Amino acid sequence: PQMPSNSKSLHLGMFEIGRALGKGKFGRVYLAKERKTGFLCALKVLHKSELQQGRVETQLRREVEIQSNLRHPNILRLFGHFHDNDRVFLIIEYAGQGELYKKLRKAGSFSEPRAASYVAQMASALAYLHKKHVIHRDIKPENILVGSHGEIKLSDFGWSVHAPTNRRTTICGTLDYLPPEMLRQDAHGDKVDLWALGVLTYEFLVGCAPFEDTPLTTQKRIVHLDFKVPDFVSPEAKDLITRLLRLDPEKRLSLEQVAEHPWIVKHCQKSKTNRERTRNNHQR
Ligand SMILES: Cc1nn(C)cc1-c1nc2c(-c3cnn(Cc4ccccc4)c3)c(Cl)cnc2[nH]1
Repeated sequence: PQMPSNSKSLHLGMFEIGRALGKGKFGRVYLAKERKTGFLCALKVLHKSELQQGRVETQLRREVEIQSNLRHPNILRLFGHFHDNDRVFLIIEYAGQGELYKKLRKAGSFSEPRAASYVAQMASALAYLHKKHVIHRDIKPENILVGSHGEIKLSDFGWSVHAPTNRRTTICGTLDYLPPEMLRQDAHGDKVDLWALGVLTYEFLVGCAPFEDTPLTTQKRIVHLDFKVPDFVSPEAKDLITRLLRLDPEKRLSLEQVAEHPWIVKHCQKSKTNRERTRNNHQR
């Protein structure tokens, strides 16, 4: 079923509203069904008064502008938006398995094959974004959802910008994922997402972020690259993490190099025989 995209024809009456799925700093998200087609989606409801108070209208406009034009299996779709007198509504793809960080907290940490699969999908989504000169700038488990087939869906483009930029919007929330160049408020490019991918890989495998500490100490540890990868992490995974967590943005692995890294290849490429078997089955 297709969602009509022209926002003229979109209005609240079109939807049957279901359970609350979650809430963020601004607004709540509900499960919703489009009455005519039965299409399931997530409806994010934002109150204009809160947006004005938080002075986040421009951020929201940018999120809608950027996310509406993205089409990638690992990026959450924004199908459309509309508003009434006091609320803004975003019609978002429904991710059937919910929030990744809840799965991570429940599991403690992920197995290496599972973590590698998620990192490979993130690298694919980021390569797509960077080709369009979009930097996400807020990669963390809380901004990743899981689709009904277990695939990950990068969401929340409220912080994304068109590269390069040295936009100095105040950071609220965790500092754990901030690269040194953003802490120093230097101009920064898309390599900030590569640093965050390194932090994410570490957190998937270890269960906590590499520089996790009090806010002040976290900042110190980041700029001094003060982290240790526990011995239970495989040498290949440790190699990928250390090649992403480099102070100099230019020394960080590129997304192509991440996709070809031995740790990713080992866990994500179908084994040759398995691929052969798949091909033969399709030919039969
Ligand atoms: C929760 C949950 N459990 N299951 C089984 C599915 C889901 C699910 N949640 C979503 C959600 C979803 C929900 N909350 N949030 C966090 C949030 C809320 C408000 C503002 C900013 C951020 C996202 C979405 Cl967008 C899109 N799809 C979703 N699917």
